[in-house]
Amino acid sequence: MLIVFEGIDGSGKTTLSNRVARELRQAGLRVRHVREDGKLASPVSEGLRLFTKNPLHLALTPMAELLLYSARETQLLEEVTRPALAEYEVVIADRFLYTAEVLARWGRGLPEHAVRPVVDACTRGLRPERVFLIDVDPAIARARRRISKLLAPDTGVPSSRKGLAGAGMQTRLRAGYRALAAESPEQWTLIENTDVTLEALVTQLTQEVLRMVRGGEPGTPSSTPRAPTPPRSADEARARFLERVDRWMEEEPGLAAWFLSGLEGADIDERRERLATRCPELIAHGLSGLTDASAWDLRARLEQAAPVQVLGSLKALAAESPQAWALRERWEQRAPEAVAASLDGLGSEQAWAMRERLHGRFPEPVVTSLTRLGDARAWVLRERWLSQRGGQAALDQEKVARIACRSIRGVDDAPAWDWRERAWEVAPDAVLRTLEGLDSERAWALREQHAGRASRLVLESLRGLNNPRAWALRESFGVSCEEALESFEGMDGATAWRLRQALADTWPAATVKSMGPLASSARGQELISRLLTDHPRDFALLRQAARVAAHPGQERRHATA
Ligand SMILES: Nc1ncnc2c1ncn2[C@@H]1O[C@H](COP(=O)(O)OP(=O)(O)O)[C@@H](O)[C@H]1O
Ligand SMILES: Cc1cn([C@H]2C[C@H](O)[C@@H](COP(=O)(O)OP(=O)(O)O)O2)c(=O)[nH]c1=O
Repeated sequence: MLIVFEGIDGSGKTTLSNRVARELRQAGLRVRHVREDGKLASPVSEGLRLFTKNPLHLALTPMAELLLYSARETQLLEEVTRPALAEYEVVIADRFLYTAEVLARWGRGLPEHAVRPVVDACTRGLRPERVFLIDVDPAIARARRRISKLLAPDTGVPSSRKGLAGAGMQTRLRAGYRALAAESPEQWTLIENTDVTLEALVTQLTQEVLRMVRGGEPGTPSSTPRAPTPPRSADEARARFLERVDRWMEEEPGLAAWFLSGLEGADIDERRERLATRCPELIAHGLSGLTDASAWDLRARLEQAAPVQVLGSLKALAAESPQAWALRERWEQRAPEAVAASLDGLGSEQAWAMRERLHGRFPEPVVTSLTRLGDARAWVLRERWLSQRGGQAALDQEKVARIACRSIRGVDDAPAWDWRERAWEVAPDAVLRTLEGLDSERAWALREQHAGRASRLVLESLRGLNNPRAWALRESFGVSCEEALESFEGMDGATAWRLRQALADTWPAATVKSMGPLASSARGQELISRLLTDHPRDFALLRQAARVAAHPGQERRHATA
């Protein structure tokens, strides 16, 4: 019997399928998991996985991508899954050809008639007995992934082609999986993984498989919860958001801590306090950019438990304040790399003095902190670092090229373009990220050429740009890429509002975010109420609306329209 786990990235497929396999073995069944502990049992498939993940292959077209993902699954199917079906009672797969189909059709927009024949040729009539669709709100799946990343820092995970299309890709893929499930309800079971513990799901799925193996009828599929009554205003949304956070507080405190990030108000502070001991890294990380008294107070209390995250939170308005400098000085000896990284983009005398002190021992974080700095002083440090790595030729090494690109983000002079040219061969995605805010002809040419395959990177680089070329790119790619909206946060022209209205129902949360301070204007409030009514289940929208609400301890901000 073949059991497949499907779902978007971070939905819980890998964790659940492995736990269920273990439980079934303990129940005495002979079980083969074709991706035990996340590793595909076919080395060829694993090789294809690495190939498709590699951001060097930025130019991969939708059809070529479909064929490669199909090849990965077909090889696994023929080499491992089919033979295992003859030998084991239960064979478990984490992803199947459905992934390739959903990515091609819903992710990239290829028509069904182009995709189905490919998939059918690969499966040759094999139909899994059951597909568990692990279904999660993409905002929650993303938060879970980012939390694991933050808590297991830099394990050398290489950059990935995934994500180049933007966060909205996961919303489209989720819709695709749900459509396939609706087409074959006798085969697919939708498993809701938002407000459930992993333990409860492992038990539920194990029981379901045991029942099937013993020849029983499949259990009644879990009914979809009814849509909640929509909140009518930003204030109601804030109350609803906090209720949701409170439910996570015990079962999954990491998520509660994550979603409080960047929010202000006494109601938020009180919850941060309660989570600070259990999740110090996440709470410290969530203070990013905050400058109110309670944020500084929490930083002081968390700096021993989570110095790297506390230093990392010294961004935006918090970066150059006296408290920030005192913190850096306290940690300069004990966490020099995090201190150096916290100088990101700072051009003050104090920042330069600290860079000079740290550069000898920690050249990399110092060099990457030179973002947006194009003056002679910055280039002296960059050139010194590069010559230690072997000079310009070292930009042919991916690792060096990536550091170089981080250093020249937002820098538009001739030496920066020399670096980009060399780095392109080994890290094109990193080069696209350097275009942040640039308005030169070369930057536009690069954007226009690659917007189709790396729309997120290109659209993010438009942040703050207000000219016809920027708007043309936003117009063309906004429907498929929500990052278009964030790139004009706070802008108030007719074009900005027209685009917000056009994209509001596709990307409700990003639309609210893109209003920035304008969200509290009458026009902003009206749009938010309308979106809350029409998208009552969208957690990211609820959070953005909560951010806009008047909150205890602070006057409501009024936009100057
Ligand atoms: N119900 C849940 N409660 C708590 N954590 C969860 C839950 N479901 C998934 N996770 C966590 O989410 C992260 C992503 O899960 P993973 O199994 O790697 O997803 P996928 O294989 O679908 O990408 C993991 O850290 C996992 O422990
Ligand atoms: C390219 C791309 C793939 N995907 C999905 C579909 C692919 O089969 C899958 C490949 O990711 P990968 O990390 O190779 O595999 P897995 O998630 O199984 O560990 O990710 C995205 O979610 N977003 C993307 O932008």
